[in-house]
Amino acid sequence: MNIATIESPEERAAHDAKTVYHVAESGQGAAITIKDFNLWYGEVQALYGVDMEVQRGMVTALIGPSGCGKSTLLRSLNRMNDLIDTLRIRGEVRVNGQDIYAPGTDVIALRKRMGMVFQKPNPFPKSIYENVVFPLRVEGISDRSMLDEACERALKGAALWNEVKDRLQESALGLSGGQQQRLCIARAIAAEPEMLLMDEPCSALDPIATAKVEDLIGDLRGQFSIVIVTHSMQQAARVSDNTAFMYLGKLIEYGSTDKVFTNPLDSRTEDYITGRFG
Ligand SMILES: Nc1ncnc2c1ncn2[C@@H]1O[C@H](COP(=O)(O)OP(=O)(O)OP(=O)(O)O)[C@@H](O)[C@H]1O
Repeated sequence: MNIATIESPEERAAHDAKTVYHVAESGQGAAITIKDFNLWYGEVQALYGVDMEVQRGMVTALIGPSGCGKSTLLRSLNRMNDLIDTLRIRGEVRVNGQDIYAPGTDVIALRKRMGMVFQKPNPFPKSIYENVVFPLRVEGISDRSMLDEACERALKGAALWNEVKDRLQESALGLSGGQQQRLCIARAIAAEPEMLLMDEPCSALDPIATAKVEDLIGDLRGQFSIVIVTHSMQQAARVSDNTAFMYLGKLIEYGSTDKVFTNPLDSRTEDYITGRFG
């Protein structure tokens, strides 16, 4: 449903209801604080008064039916949405306390701190090695031993090293889809970000490749704060510590994944996680 076309009184009342919060699994405090965050694409409001804290070192899942604003919220965390001309926002997003929408924010530096992994693996048409060290090359690093070390570290971090260590100079496009996605995660890690933002990272992968990426998310938990958009409730339940359920641009329910899944307090959350809609 398009957010701009909420019409019936029932829909309006549901839409105006307040967010339900459960206690969130907490890491080492809030990595991201979102306060009364609203976003419009032109005249269409896509996010309404979102308030939540993403806990440091934890995996936070954004779930909800298609068009509810998950990707919009994710992309608001590193200002990827800025690329859209008609965008307007009101409210605050603080990353480690810093208001990322404050005038004068260095958006390029912000995006470096927030590694992003997309739905479809997007390796460059270069070697495996050059894909991984790309962020270092952009920084102007050309010292071979530094690049080699970063490449190995990132590929090990992305649980891909053993599969590719003997063919680092081969094209990344020759890897399987699942390997390509882990390569993209390695590339994101190589930039040494503080957080990883993942937009349905497994949607183009088969179940075996999906399981590997999910295991990897488990391995990266703690080192990074991870926010993952997923359509799969099973995936959210498997990989995340905290879950945010969104509907029609609003944050409906948020807190520990365990509580949101086993004791949802808003009927829309319950309907969604039990598969009654979505
Ligand atoms: N670039 C854009 N311009 C105009 N409207 C947009 C744009 N991107 C998203 N929207 C609208 O904003 C709303 C939220 O979209 P968004 O992609 O964030 O939802 P989502 O929950 O991630 O959906 P999905 O699960 O289908 O990917 C939708 O109504 C969508 O049509």
